Amino acid sequence: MQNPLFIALDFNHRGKRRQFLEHFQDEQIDVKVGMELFYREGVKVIEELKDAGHEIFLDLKLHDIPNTVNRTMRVLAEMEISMVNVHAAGGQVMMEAAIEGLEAGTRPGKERPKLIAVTQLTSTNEEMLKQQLHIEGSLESVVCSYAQLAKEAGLDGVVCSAKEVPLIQKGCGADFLTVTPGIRRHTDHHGDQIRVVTPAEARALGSWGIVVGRSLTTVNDPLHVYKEMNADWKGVALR
Ligand SMILES: O=C(O)c1cc(=O)[nH]c(=O)n1[C@@H]1O[C@H](COP(=O)(O)O)[C@@H](O)[C@H]1O
Repeated sequence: MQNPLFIALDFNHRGKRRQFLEHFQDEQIDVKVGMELFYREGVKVIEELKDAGHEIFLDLKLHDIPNTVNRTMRVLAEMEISMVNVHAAGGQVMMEAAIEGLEAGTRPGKERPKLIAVTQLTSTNEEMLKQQLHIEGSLESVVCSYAQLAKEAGLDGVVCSAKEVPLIQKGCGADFLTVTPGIRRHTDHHGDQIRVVTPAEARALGSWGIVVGRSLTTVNDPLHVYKEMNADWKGVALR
């Protein structure tokens, strides 16, 4: 996977999910399976998407005691997906347990799924951090220290807003993966997302990968919008 644009398949209806994917039959797309789709369709959807040739980021955001996360990661590794995530707020021991579980569950000769940690959700701002979560410090510094913790635990990267990528790369190195949701074609339509950027801004800020959901899943011509956003992301002319 090189600079993926993960399409977030946030659907709760198999027919609608399949209908959406039909638009992309001639494209090699990377997909994200989140809680809504996974809880609705289960492991069968993973098999179906793999058979269709998609790279899969399974976004279940594990956050539990180390033993539970370790055992769950063993199960997820058997699904042979490309990437999976946890919440960094679970702490270093939990993240180390997650990596160990993934390694233990990866079949011989197969590649371990990449593991990334959510630093602070892109729907969070500094005021919420302070007033509701009682986390002190600037949002950027909190995101960076969570990224540092994830790196120390041996993870491959983090989920963050593209806005924090330059600082994370400074602290964790340029090869530490940054997957950035909160992507909009026009940043004035952000809905519940707070730390949003356009695909071109994410590229300029140095994101490794981006996640795009509703900008594609709620439009009439998702293929056209995908091509437009992907060209913007890759910095190439629209085909
Ligand atoms: O881990 C994620 O993928 C994630 C982390 C985060 O901080 N923010 C975030 O929006 N996401 C996911 O990225 C997708 C963004 O969807 P849209 O806002 O519709 O583009 C959703 O599936 C979210 O669950």
